[in-house]
Order: sequence, then C-alpha cells, then structure tokens
Amino acid sequence: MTDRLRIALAQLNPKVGDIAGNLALARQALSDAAAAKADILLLSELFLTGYFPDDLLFKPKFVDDAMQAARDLVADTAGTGVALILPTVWRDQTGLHNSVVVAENGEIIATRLKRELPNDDVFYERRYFVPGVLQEPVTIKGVSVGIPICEDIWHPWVCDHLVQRGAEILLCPNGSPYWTNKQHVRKELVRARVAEDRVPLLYLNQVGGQDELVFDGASFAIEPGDKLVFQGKSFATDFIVSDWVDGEDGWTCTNGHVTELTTTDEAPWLACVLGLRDYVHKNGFKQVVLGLSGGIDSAVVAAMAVDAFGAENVHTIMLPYRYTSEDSLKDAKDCATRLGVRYDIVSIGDPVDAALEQLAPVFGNRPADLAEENIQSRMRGVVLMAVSNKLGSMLLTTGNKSEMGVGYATIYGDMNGGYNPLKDMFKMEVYRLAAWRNAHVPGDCLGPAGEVIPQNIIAKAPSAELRPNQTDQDSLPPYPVLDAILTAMVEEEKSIAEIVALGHDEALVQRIERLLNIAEYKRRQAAPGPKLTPKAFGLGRKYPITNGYKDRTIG
Ligand SMILES: Nc1ncnc2c1ncn2[C@@H]1O[C@H](COP(=O)(O)OP(=O)(O)OC[C@H]2O[C@@H]([n+]3cccc(C(=O)O)c3)[C@H](O)[C@@H]2O)[C@@H](O)[C@H]1O
Ligand SMILES: Nc1ncnc2c1ncn2[C@@H]1O[C@H](COP(=O)(O)OP(=O)(O)OP(=O)(O)O)[C@@H](O)[C@H]1O
Ligand SMILES: NC(=O)CC[C@H](N)C(=O)O
Repeated sequence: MTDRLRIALAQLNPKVGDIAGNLALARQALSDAAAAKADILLLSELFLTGYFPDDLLFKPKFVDDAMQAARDLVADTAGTGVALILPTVWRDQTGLHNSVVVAENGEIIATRLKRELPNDDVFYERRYFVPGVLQEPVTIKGVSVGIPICEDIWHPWVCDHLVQRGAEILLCPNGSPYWTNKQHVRKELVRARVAEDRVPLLYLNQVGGQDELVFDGASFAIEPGDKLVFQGKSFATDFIVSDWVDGEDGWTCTNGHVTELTTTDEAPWLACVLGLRDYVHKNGFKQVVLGLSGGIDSAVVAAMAVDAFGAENVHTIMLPYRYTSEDSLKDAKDCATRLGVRYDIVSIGDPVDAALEQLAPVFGNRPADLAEENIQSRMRGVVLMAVSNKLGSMLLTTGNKSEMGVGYATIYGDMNGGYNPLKDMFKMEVYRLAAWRNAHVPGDCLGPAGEVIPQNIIAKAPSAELRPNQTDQDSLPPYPVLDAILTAMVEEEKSIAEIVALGHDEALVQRIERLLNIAEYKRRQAAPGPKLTPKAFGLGRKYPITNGYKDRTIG
C-alpha cells in the first residue's frame, strides 16, 4: 500500500502503422518516466499502432507485430520502477480487442478491454474489435486503478462499475480527434464522471495529424469538487508528471500545472497547421507548392504552410492568364513578400491558347462556356503538378467548405493537390481567421507576425478570374447566406422546409440542395483535409454519388 503516487502522462505524436517508430517513442517515454521517478506511465490509445490503423487490423501479421512490440516494451519495464499502462491491440481467444496491458518489472500484470466501441461519424471500431465486458480495476503499487478506454467514459456505466468495484482513481487513455468546441465537450464529460463517481480522472489524449483527423492533446485531470488540477498543451506534445496523495478526501493532486486552452479562433488555425505539417512530413515530404492567385483562399493556405514549415519550405507560383487582373498580380506578390516565400510567375497564356487552337475543330461553332474557362484551371494544375514532380514538393489545394459544398471548383484543375487545409472551413470562417492571423502568431507556428495576409485580399470581392469581370457571386449567393444554408443542410441535416423556415429563399435552398448532391462525385475525388467541425466532408459523411433522393418537404 502506498499513499503517494507519481503519475506520468505521455502526450505524444505516434504515426499510424509505424510500429518501430512508435515503440521508440514509447521507450523514450519509459526512460523519461523512470528519470522522473514516476510510479505509473500512461500512454495514449492504441499507441504502438497509432490511432486509428483501419484495415491494417485485418492483416494478421500487423497485429502480430504490434503485439510483439507490446511484449518488447513490457520487458523494458524491468528495473525501471515504473508500472506501464500500455494501450494496444490485443488478440485473445475471444477475438481482437482494443485493450490495455499493465506491466511491471518486465511482466504483464493485467490486461483490460475496451467495452464501448465507438461506431459513429469518423469511428468504426466495431468493424475490427470485439467489445469487452465491464472490466475490473487493476491493483498497481497497492492502489486500485480503473482504466476506462476513451469511449468508455462517454457512457456512465463503465466508470460507475470500476468505482463500485473499488477503483480509487481513473486513468483514461484516448485517441480523441479535434473538432469545434471538443476540448470543452470533453471537459464537461469528465466533470460529469467525476461528480458521479467521486474519484479523480486523469485524461490522456494523443496529438498529431492522421490523414483527415487532428488530435489536439490537451490532456487534463479533474478532481472531485470539480477541480481542474492540470491541463497539458494543446496541439503540441507534452509530458505531464503529477504527484498524488491519498488523504481523507481520497486522492488529490499536489503539483498540477494548468496551461491555458486554445481559444475558439486559435484552435482551428492550429488544427489546420498541425494537420498539414503531419500529413506532409509523415508522408515523406519537406516542402509544399501552391498557386497564389491574389485571392483569400490561397493567401490563407500560404500563411498556414509558412506557419507549418517555415518560409523556406513554401513555394508559391502565380499563373496569370489574360483575365488575371493587375490587382491580383500585385496582391499575390505582396502576400508572398510579407510571408517571405519563394514567388515565381509562370504564364499559362501560350499553353491555354495552344490548347484552344488545337481544340477548335473539335469544339466547332459552339459558343465559349465553362469548357474554355476550365482549361485555364486545368493548365494551372498541369504546371503545378510538374513543379511538384520536378522539385519534390507536395501540391496544396485550397477549396474551402462552401466551394466544395456546391462543386464550385474545377475537377482535375484547381482541385489538384495532395492536401487541402481549408476543406472543412466555410468561406466566412476563412475571412475571419485571416483577420485573426494578422493580429496573432499562434503557438508553435513558424511564420512571421503582423499583417501577413494583405488587407486588400481580405477586402476585395472573391473571383475565380476565368472570364472578364467574373465574381463568385455571379454563380453563388453571398457567402454568409450560402454558409448558413450549407451549415443547416450538411452539419445539421435539416430538411428544405426547416431551412426555409429559418428565413431563406425557397428556390435558393432547393438550388443549393441540388448543387450539394451533384457535387458528391467531386468531393469523393478530392484531396483530404483536416476535420474541424462535427460534420466534415470526407471521413464521417457517407453520401451516395449516384443519388435519386429529392427532399419534397416543400413543393
Ligand atoms: N456524377 C458524375 N460523376 C463523374 N463525373 C461527373 C459527374 N457529373 C459530372 N461529371 C464530370 O464533371 C465535369 C464537370 O466538372 P468540372 O469540369 O469541374 O466543371 P464545372 O463544375 O462545370 O465547372 C467548374 C466550376 O468551378 C468554378 N470555379 C470556382 C473557383 C475557382 C475555379 C478554378 O478553376 O480556379 C473554378 C467555375 O467558375 C465553375 O463554375 C463534367 O464535364 C463531367 O465530365
Ligand atoms: N492566377 C492564378 N495563379 C495561381 N494560382 C491560381 C490562379 N487562379 C487560381 N489559382 C489557384 O486556384 C485556386 C482556386 O481559385 P479561387 O479563385 O477559388 O481561390 P482564391 O483566388 O485563392 O480565392 P478567391 O476565391 O477569394 O478568389 C486558388 O486558390 C489558387 O491556388
Ligand atoms: N477513440 C475513441 O473511443 C474516441 C471516441 C470519443 N467519442 C471521442 O471523440 O473522444
């Protein structure tokens, strides 16, 4: 029995599938925990495989390798004095489990299984895992410790059971991705569990980007009495060591450190920067390239890229055609100068005109329309992909959620690119965050301070400049209206009648619904980008491409 515990939480950035790399991170954490004389080290959910390994879990060899790495790490605990709580994939006679093994002195002292397998939105754990039954606490260094795994704490009965069975303290490993307000949602959830069960709960989350998900860390602990006793960093790795004593009121923390949570403006910016950085780096690239048009979307993506990689790793290219305005040329150059990035001008005039000339006999006497316009966009895509191939930089694409919602982007043209930081950000949010970034340099960002996105770019009317005097509002309603309708339709799944009842024009709502539905094929072929909202395009929103449904709540 002990009345003191030192607990280390390793808030790290594992890479999915990189079992050897993740094992190395875990070994470093174990050695740091031993150096800090910690009694217990907790790692985040499915640490050695990374969260979430998807169909890698269908490969028996992958599971074997992960379990072997787990056994290797267990052996490493010998002589450290540290009890390790290692969340890992585990196969037993009942099937494959999302589980933890608890190890001390080089031996496994317990395994515990996740009971509540999340299966909504971006989660589909039931595709792979067998759920555990309600689990017992584990006695570690004489203390009864409950180990609910992530989704387990989203349902009261798992913690209730652990505490009824004697758990004095709850240690919860998580793979919990970021979206709007999620940090506060988690905190309210843990406050509720602690109020119900009257024992402290330590919440450890992983950090880092994994394809379309961004894990924001922000690990924390709540004590009975609704006390936040520590709060780790957001969107950055952290190693949190806390001391606990057992007194009349149970276990209390004696040395917690509270880092401020990110604000509602800073969080989406940091999510985009971290998602972008990890996608590019974890896929073996160091540099990025993008078309800089003098418009807001490419300016914001350029600023995010500089924050992620530093100016020396960001290459911008202006690709003018005859409809490109003097203002666009000036604004693009001004933006590149402020960000300190390489800026080239590559004209698409001759290649577009050559294509039009060669196509003339095929097009015949049909009037000029989108076909000619889209050649400009596609020629830009050709040039940018050539630079990507030659210089080894990944091409970034810039279509925001409003544009991707209604298909206002050219497939195989400006949609070319490996990653899209704005994929889940409505246009009005892009404007808002541009203004915010001009006034702040967020934590861990490598870009300069000050007005990095020229005010003129924020103030002018958005235009694709594919024909003379074009503006986005020739084809679309004003963005505040479009964003409100798409929010109701996509994020809230409201019916046409419900959206019209919010005060929107009926014909417009019906038109947006049609555009949304017929653009599904574009989104299915679009680059991944970070999920920022509870309902993003991409992972978690599964609509058919071939779709005959029509909402007839009106008309
Ligand atoms: N269900 C389906 N499954 C597979 N393919 C399907 C399809 N429906 C159409 N298609 C194909 O898609 C083609 C139409 O799509 P697409 O070629 O993209 O052309 P489209 O969507 O007609 O035009 C692109 C739009 O994006 C706008 N825009 C906004 C901002 C920037 C830029 C820019 O380029 O810089 C462009 C531009 O003004 C225009 O309104 C059809 O010709 C057909 O081949
Ligand atoms: N003249 C251009 N030079 C370089 N890239 C361009 C040019 N025109 C378009 N692009 C690329 O195509 C993307 C889509 O164009 P779009 O007009 O939608 O965005 P934007 O110009 O950045 O912003 P806005 O919509 O406010 O004009 C741009 O973000 C940019 O990456
Ligand atoms: N990995 C999990 O079980 C995560 C599920 C949980 N609802 C979350 O978003 O945090």
